[in-house]
Amino acid sequence: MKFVDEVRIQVKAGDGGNGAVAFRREKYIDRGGPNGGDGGNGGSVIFVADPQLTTLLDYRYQQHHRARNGEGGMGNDCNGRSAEDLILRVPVGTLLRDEGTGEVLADLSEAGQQVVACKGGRGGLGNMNFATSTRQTPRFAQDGTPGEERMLRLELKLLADVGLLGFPNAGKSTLISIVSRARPKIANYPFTTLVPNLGLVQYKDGLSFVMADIPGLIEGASEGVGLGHQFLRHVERCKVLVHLLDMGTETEDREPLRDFDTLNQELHKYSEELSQKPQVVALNKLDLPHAQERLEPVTRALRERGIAVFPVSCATGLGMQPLLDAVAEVLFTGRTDKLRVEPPPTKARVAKKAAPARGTGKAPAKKAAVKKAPAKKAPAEKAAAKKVPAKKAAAKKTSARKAPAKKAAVKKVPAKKAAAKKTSARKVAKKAPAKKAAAKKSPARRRRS
Ligand SMILES: Nc1nc2c(ncn2[C@@H]2O[C@H](COP(=O)(O)OP(=O)(O)OP(=O)(O)O)[C@@H](O)[C@H]2O)c(=O)[nH]1
Ligand SMILES: [Mg+2]
Repeated sequence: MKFVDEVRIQVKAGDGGNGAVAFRREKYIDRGGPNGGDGGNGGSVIFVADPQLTTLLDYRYQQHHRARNGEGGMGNDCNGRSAEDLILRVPVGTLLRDEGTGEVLADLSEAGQQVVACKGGRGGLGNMNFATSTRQTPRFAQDGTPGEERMLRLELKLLADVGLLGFPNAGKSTLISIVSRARPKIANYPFTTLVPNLGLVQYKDGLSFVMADIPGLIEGASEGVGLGHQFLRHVERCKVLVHLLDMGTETEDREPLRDFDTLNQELHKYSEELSQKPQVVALNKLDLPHAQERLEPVTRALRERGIAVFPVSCATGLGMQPLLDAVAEVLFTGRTDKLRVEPPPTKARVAKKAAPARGTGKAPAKKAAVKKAPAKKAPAEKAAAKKVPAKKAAAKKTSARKAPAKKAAVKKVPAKKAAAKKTSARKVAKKAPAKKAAAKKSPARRRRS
């Protein structure tokens, strides 16, 4: 079946029926009074997520959907019938957007989830509702309200746990075909895959997850080169991405490391959030001799960035278990330890480590300063806590010149307190240390001299 993941449709809810103007006319009944019934409500347009559907293809062909109008009211106190709601079934994972404003109306990500996209109009009241003691023959009734109308854009974002990313021909379809029962087309030419494929991977202990294979990305995909990056939408909801690098490529312009950077740049251009998702980097086609030659330098280069790599061969099944283990760990536990490695010690880092051992360099001096600072601070704080007397002990540790000044300040604190009689003892104790000492330095000195 053709895969369609984006459509524009117009939906209109039914209008409410009008209320009726009618009067009772019967033999021997004089002035029977008003008996016009109410109009029925119009049908609403409701979208329902249906797990049986996988594509929006039906909406490609039928783009206008209208719910029925409510029936008008009738004489003889008869109300009009309300119209049934129009139920539109869409695949699970469909996003409803208002075409005009771009606002997301709903994200139908669970089977059976419903949303009223357009509400039906309300039926009008018949003239019998308007009869009063002073107005016994109301010759009017209320009209029904019109139903809402909208232009909608439906976007299908497949629901998968793991997304496969890579350049064309990297072996994404081959990978999904060996870890799941999905059977996508595999061929030795770029853009074999034109629509996303899903595969259910049966992991250990009854655990399973859904993997999505999307068409390959190339440089400039964000500007629409190749198939563009429109299919990235299908891996947006994934929790983990498997980034497949083609180690066996023999074309001039392709190189695994450059591919890795290019694709990450494209991801970044598409969505910041997507580029932040955990990536399991798999180096594919390691059954080929020239791919094995590249393994060492590529692994080293990525290790320097702290990225762990998983050497695999999708053709022979080599390295599949460690790859799936890493994917499952991120997926089920949220831990990403397996995706990172400790970068090897570089020259700069070695130099940094060695610096303190030399003893005469700048580093020890800095250390001493760092150590000194808390030593200075601690007694001062203590002094503050113990109020005045402890301050002397702190003052002893500082220079000989500073000591008397601080003492003077300490002495002055209670004096000032007595004069002002406003500040509490606690406030003074807190404020007394360094700041006040500095402020009151000069008068203290003056007095001494
Ligand atoms: N030698 C070798 N060939 C591989 C391996 N994996 C995939 N291939 C081959 O690489 C070619 C491309 O594989 P696909 O799985 O179609 O690649 P893809 O990434 O899905 O490509 P697109 O759908 O075009 O994006 C096929 O001819 C595969 O047989 C591998 O591990 N070793
Ligand atoms: Mg493919």
